[in-house]
Order: sequence, then C-alpha cells, then structure tokens
Amino acid sequence: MLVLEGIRKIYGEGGDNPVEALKDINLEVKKGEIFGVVGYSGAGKSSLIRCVNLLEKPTSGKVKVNGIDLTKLSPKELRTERKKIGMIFQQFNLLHSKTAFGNVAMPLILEGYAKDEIEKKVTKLLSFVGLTDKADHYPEQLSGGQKQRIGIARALATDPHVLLCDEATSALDPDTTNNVLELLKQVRDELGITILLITHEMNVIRDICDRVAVLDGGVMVEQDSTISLFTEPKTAIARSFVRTVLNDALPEATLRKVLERGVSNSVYRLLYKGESANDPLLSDVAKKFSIDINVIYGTITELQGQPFGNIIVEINGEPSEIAKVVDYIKQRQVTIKEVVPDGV
Ligand SMILES: Nc1ncnc2c1ncn2[C@@H]1O[C@H](COP(=O)(O)OP(=O)(O)OP(=O)(O)O)[C@@H](O)[C@H]1O
Repeated sequence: MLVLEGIRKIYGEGGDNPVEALKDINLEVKKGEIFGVVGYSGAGKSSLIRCVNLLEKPTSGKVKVNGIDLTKLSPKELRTERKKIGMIFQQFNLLHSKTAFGNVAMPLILEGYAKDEIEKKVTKLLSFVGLTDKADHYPEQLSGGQKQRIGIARALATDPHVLLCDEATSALDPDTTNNVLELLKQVRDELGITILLITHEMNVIRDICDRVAVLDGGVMVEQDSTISLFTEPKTAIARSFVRTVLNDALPEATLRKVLERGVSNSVYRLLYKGESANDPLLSDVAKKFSIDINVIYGTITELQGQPFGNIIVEINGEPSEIAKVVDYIKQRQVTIKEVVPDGV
C-alpha cells in the first residue's frame, strides 16, 4: 500500500553545511496496518513523514502509494494523489477563525463539493469523532483532545487511503492520548485506513502499532512486529526505547547481591508471549527438577491485546540440573536468557 524505497533526504545539498537527515530508508506499510516510526529528537522522523506526502521532496528514492510513485508525478497529478493521504499534526493546525464544522469542511470546500454534500459529510465525520455537539465551537473553545479529533475528522474528509500522524498525541495528557489512540484504531478498524505515525513515545507504539521501525541518525536501525521488538529488541537504542515503558532492567547491585548468595545459582530472564503467559510454568519446573527457583522481579503487561510476561528468576541447583531446566523452559515457547552483571 505504502512503500518507501531508498529514501534519502539531504538539506542544504551543495551548500556549506549539508545535513543528511535520511539515509536509504526502505519500508513497506501494508493495507490496514498501523505502522509506527520511533526515534529521538533529530532522528529524522519529521523529515520522513513529510517525504511521504512530498511536503518535503526526497533527495532520491521512491514513495509509492498503491503502486504509484509520487516522486514522478506532475504537480497536477500529485495534487490528485495527495488527496489519498490525510495528515494530522502535533499542534493540530486548525484554523482559529473557523468553527469545528468549518475546519472539517475546509478540504471539501477547496475541492468544490456542493453545499448539501459538505453538510452531510461533515455531520457524519463530526459524529464519527464524537463531537457532534461541538460543531459550532471555535478551536479556542475546545480541549487539546477535542482539537485533535477535529484534526482527524478534517484529515478524513477527502476519504484518504493513508493517514499520516506527526506526533499526534505528544501535546496531550495520558488520558486524552489514550482516547485519541482509540479513535485512530477505530479509523483503521472501521474505515480500513492505513496509518503511518511518527512518535518519540513508546507507549503509543505499544498501544496501537502492529509494526514498528526505529530511526536513529537518519538510519532505520531496526524494524519488526511490535511484540517482537518489545520482547527481543536487537539494538541498544530499541532496548532503551522499550525500557521507557517496560522498565525491566535489574539494578546491578541487586543482581550482584543475588549472585553472591550462593556458588550454584544463576539469574535468568523469562519472556512469555501470548498464551504461554498463562501457563503455571514456574511451579511445574520446581516440581520436576531438583532446583529452587525464586522470582526476583516480574511484570505482566499487555502488548497488542496479548499478555506479555517479563520475569527474572534466581535458580539454585547443580549446573547440569539448571541446564535441564533451561532446555525445558525453552520447549515451553518461553524465551530464557541468562542475566549477567553489566549485561543487558
Ligand atoms: N529544513 C531543514 N533544513 C536543514 N536541516 C534540517 C531541516 N529540517 C530538519 N533538519 C535536520 O535534519 C535532521 C532531522 O530532523 P527531523 O526534524 O526530521 O528530526 P525529528 O526526529 O523529527 O526530530 P524532532 O522530534 O526534534 O522534530 C536534524 O539534524 C535537523 O536539524
């Protein structure tokens, strides 16, 4: 549905201080998917999302929407194709002189829709975003969450196939963020719209994204399903993002203390996904093997509606018996990794 091929963006090319903001970005967002790009400030997120609708022209590379390469189109053709791409912004970008109704109507007025058609469409969109009663309110009379709902309704006015979200919840408090994320899920589930979002907030990725890419210094360093990235991040930067919402690092001092307790103990991290999170694994292990097992730390959260357990245990026993336990746990579809001092 949305394909980026070899996207590079260099600001000030040919000048004294060129900035290479994007370096060979390749990604494919499937129809009906919610895809998140996460990165720290300056990673290139805004450049990337602006390259998708050609608000920023990529220095090289292709941007394909439904197989059409937008970089090859004439200005007129691009105007037509752009209607298939809606966008919402961190600061909402509403017109202050227009009511909620007027803001949502704006793209339709620009498209030359008839008055009764506009009336019908805007009424439907305001109802979809739950703000029918705010139709006559001006932006300054709306809360941040309501403004973003109006922004979403406006973006949907031209029936886009893709919705781009530029830090759409970064200006909102946690409760309002959840409400707006729920609405974005509804946009995907009920209207079948594909969503590409950029954010620096890992909770946004955890709560609504099917897949995620990590951007660092203009390079896409990791790309995976959300559940895999949370459970098995491969790069240090992905791990640090995951830890902003799942603070699962065992303090070094605690780890050393546990390891100093006995000569024959080891510490392991167990990661349970999906159904296996509900298995009584630890009590099975304690019954089957001649070891002692103690939980040092444990959480169970939800990722993509599936339970995800992250537990750190101390296992006391003979090394050969511990090795058998590790094998047994692996067979139960649970990831098990030894935790060592100064490890990750
Ligand atoms: N118009 C511009 N001219 C020159 N350099 C730019 C321009 N826009 C962005 N940059 C540079 O490109 C790099 C990536 O910036 P970008 O805004 O895309 O990152 P970001 O991840 O969105 O950061 P933030 O979250 O802070 O907005 C930065 O080094 C930035 O200074």
